[in-house]
Parts: sequence; structure tokens; C-alpha cells
Amino acid sequence: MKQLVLIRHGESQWNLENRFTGWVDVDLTPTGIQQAIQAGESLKAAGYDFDIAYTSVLKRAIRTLWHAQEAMDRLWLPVVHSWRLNERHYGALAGLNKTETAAKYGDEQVHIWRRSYDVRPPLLDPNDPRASFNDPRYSKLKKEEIPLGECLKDNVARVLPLWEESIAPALRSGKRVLIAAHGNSIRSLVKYLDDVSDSDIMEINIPNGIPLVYELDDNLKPIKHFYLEK
Ligand SMILES: O=C(O)[C@@H](CO)OP(=O)(O)O
Repeated sequence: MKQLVLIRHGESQWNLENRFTGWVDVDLTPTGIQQAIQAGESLKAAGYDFDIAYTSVLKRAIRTLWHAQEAMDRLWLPVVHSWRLNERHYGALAGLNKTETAAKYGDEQVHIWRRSYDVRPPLLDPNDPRASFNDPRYSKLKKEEIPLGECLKDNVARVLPLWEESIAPALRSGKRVLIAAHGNSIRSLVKYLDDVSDSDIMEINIPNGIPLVYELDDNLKPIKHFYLEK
């Protein structure tokens, strides 16, 4: 049996303010920090341990991982940071309030932007200061790899190379893997692992800071998955 645990970051400042976030690098709130500590404590209390961790290059996920590691006394674990685990890029919606955007464009349109598989949000203008072309954390990427707005399908395509090249080999070699990431990068992994249809994935939401445990067989097919509540 192979062990994979996914944790969405704790509550961020923009979760609290109900703003579209994506690649904007906002931090955790005090509640988010507590959720991350609780996630680590729950994992430790249930007897989970890990050999390697993965996270994004956004501080709300990185800090969630740190707090969970600290709660498990596992700060020494090897950690891979990858832009491929970043949140789905929210394009021109980044920074807007979700309720105000729904009032302007309608609930249905906002639900499509938020949860559909293959409808992209309005893209950022390449000259928009929110574009990530000059951000040093992405300096090794080709310009065309840096998104101006992504749908979940784009996010799946971005996450899967990391799965194939690094996460799956680690699991196959018997490593117990912890991933601290984001609502939509985790939905991408869930869609792939559980072979969720393009329509059913619209109804799947990942809560902040609750470990999602997957037990996988030797072919990395899920035997079962469950949330580890307090
Ligand atoms: O704003 C975001 O980046 C994400 C996650 O908080 O929001 P949504 O729930 O719309 O996917």
C-alpha cells in the first residue's frame, strides 16, 4: 500500500476577504496557521509519517507545510518546491471580490469560472503588473509556460508532469508522500487519481487545512481516500 496525503493550505488573507487569488502570493491568516498546525497534529496523532514533501512556490502552501511539519517534528524532511503545484492562475479575476464579481456577471458565470473544467477566466493582459514574467521564482520557465489565466484543464496539464516525473516514482519506491498545495491543484490531482469526469469535478471542493489521505495500490490506483478530521 502506498501512502499519499494532500493538504490544501490553511485559510489565506484573500480566502478571508473572499477574493480571487490564483498566483497572487498572499499569506495565511491566524486561523490558517492554526488549521495548518492542526493538520500536522491530526496526522501525527493518527500515526502518519512521511519521507518526502512537495509544495508550490506560494507562501500560503509553503507555510502550511512548515507548520504541519513542525507539529509532526518533521522539519527535516526533504521538500520539493514546484510551480507546477501552484494554484490555478485566475487571470484578470485575481484580486476581485467573488461576491461583487457574481453581482456583476451573475452567479452562473462565476460558478463556471470557478469550477468548470475547461472554461478559462478572462486572461490577463501580458503588460498587466499582475503578470508573473518578471518574478524571479519563475525565471527558469519559458515565457509560454507562464500563464495569463488557467482553467482546471490547464492546471491538470501543468501538475501531471510533476506527478509523472517525481511524485509517482517516489511513491513507487515506497516513499510516503505529503503534498501541501491549493484548492485547484489538489482538484487536478483528485481528478486524475479518481478519474473524475469533467462534469463531476465541478462539484468537488477541497477544504482548507484538512488532510486528504489516499491509500494507493502498487499501480498507484486509489484503494480508498478519506479526510482526516480532528
Ligand atoms: O481564489 C482562488 O485562487 C481559489 C482558491 O481560494 O478560489 P476558488 O475557490 O474560486 O477556486
